[in-house]
Amino acid sequence: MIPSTPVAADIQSSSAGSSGMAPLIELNEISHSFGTRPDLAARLAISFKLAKPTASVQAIDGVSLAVRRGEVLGLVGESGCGKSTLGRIVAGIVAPSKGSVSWRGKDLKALPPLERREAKLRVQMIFQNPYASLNPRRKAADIVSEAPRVHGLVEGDLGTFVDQQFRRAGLDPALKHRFPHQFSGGQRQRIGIARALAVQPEFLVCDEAVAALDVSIQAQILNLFMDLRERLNLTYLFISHDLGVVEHISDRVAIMYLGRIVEEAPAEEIFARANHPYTQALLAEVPRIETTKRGFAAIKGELPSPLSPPSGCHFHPRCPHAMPRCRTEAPRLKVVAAGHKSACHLNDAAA
Ligand SMILES: Nc1ncnc2c1ncn2[C@@H]1O[C@H](COP(=O)(O)OP(=O)(O)OP(=O)(O)O)[C@@H](O)[C@H]1O
Repeated sequence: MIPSTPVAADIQSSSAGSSGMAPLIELNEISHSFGTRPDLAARLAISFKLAKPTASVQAIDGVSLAVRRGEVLGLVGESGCGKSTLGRIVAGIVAPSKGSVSWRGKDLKALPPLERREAKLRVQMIFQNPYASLNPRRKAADIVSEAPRVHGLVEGDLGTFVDQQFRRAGLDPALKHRFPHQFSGGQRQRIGIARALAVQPEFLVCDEAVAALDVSIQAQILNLFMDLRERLNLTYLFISHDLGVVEHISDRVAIMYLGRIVEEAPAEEIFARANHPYTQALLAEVPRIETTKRGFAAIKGELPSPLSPPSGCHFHPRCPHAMPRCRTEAPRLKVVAAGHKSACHLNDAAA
């Protein structure tokens, strides 16, 4: 299944892609770990030297990724591989343990506080569960207008401003005095979108933004995202565990496995010529109407714990093509075709 495209070059430092356009956001060698919090008994055991401190979870491991202005980058991987953590780092909600995030070519950490605040405001996040992310005690109008009021972004009458935000997200402004529980799931997600758009972002991080919705509502919200992209010239990081959803919305797709990006390519290329065995396995799981076979190939085994990731290539215990080298040496992301990168030793073997 692995195509025999020769490996051209190591690309760790050329993540801006092939268009030459400067990226809006760039992640440079980002790593992030979470310390696991020991319970009381474990803390006592550690303090009496009866046990060693618990290990940390390596959620992100040396990720470099760039998103160009106006593009939609789909980020795909199984639950627990680090997608949300990466999305939160991009949105400035989580500070990475290592590496840097650049906004319009400037390291966020090096920006003066006012510019950094401005840059953070330009990146907004849409969450999976619109109910959990909306304050149940506040009316929809207050939820949507809070951040723009705080940041002094409301020009003119507040009521008119809120009406505009509602219409932009496809909501009837007559509903603005209702509470979140009085809306349907799709409408609640639209409130989340109106809230994000109200601070005039340039970049949206959508974290499983349609996963909790019925299929017919999913399509409506995906269409809204695409419509907003055209009208407001938005750039997206679109996070999903579902390649089928990402296929329809993304220009480029990055595949993540246990904290690392294992493949990155234009969407058409990923779906036509997936290079990495993990991507190929994910694709085999996507239900397709044109499929002639009944049943789908499930990926062997489960995602290993990030507390003790497998050595070498993290995917090797589940990979049907694993070689001895895969158990000891982590493959680097390398160019395998124009705009297409993959981290798999099989490409070296093929070359
Ligand atoms: N606050 C936290 N404290 C400790 N561990 C965490 C924390 N947040 C995430 N993790 C761990 O980091 C790893 C990556 O989690 P993350 O939520 O980023 O993955 P994901 O791919 O988005 O999964 P899902 O789709 O289920 O949210 C997981 O092992 C998770 O348990």
